[in-house]
Amino acid sequence: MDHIIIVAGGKGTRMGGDLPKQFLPIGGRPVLMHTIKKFHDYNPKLHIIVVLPHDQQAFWRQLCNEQGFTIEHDIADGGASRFESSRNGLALVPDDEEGVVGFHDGVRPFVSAETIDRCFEAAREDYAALPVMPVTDTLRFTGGSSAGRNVPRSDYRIVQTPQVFDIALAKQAFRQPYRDAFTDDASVVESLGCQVRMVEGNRENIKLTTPFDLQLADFIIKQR
Ligand SMILES: Nc1ccn([C@@H]2O[C@H](COP(=O)(O)OP(=O)(O)OP(=O)(O)O)[C@@H](O)[C@H]2O)c(=O)n1
Ligand SMILES: C[C@](O)(CO)[C@H](O)COP(=O)(O)O
Repeated sequence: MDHIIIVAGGKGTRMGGDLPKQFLPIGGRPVLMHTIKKFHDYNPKLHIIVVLPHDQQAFWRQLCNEQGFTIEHDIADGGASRFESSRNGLALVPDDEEGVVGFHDGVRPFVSAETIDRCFEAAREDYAALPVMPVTDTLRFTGGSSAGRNVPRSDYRIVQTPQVFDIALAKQAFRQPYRDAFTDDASVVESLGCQVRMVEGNRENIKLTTPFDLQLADFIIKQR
């Protein structure tokens, strides 16, 4: 069986506001519902695990009732770091199961079916995969200096989610203790010495991080 862990356990500090960003409405529905639907539409048999802070779970269930949102999913508790949230979600995947497990930011509602498919298929072939996009601006390394210098942008990629792994590999990786360098799930797997295959992401697959991203999200929704 395949699984997707949708992490929405963060604080949303950069977004600000009283309502956690995963619940903010775009096109009349909370962000998180759009994200869950993307994976369900891709594969209705996918086991969906949503990670939310414990004290937001009752509110989420209430939102689902109010909106008539019936896509089945399990819920795990959010943790103090993204690593911990991912690990809590992974605990709901049986240890001895074969298949792949993906990790996706709850606040990336515009992931395309093609990106999801590329990631899941590449992970099935090569154990680990993540979606990337080329850098479109000139890139400057500052390293603390006020002048800095340009670096070749073709050497870099922007990393998105879902990041998908063989289940046994993900289980082994998340048994490691937390390190600050674990900014995404691929970095956890790579620290075992494994390579993660890069596949093409999609431009609209933005992470809703700041209020400006929310304006972009409204724009994207209205184009559909
Ligand atoms: N302890 C955490 C931290 C982050 N996330 C999730 O990881 C994704 C990407 O993180 P980000 O957008 O940075 O969210 P926040 O950490 O909530 O934002 P901020 O850094 O502005 O507080 C989000 O879906 C977020 O909910 C999580 O599940 N648990
Ligand atoms: C996982 C991620 O979205 C890949 O780009 C990113 O690393 C999350 O970073 P954040 O600082 O937690 O937003």
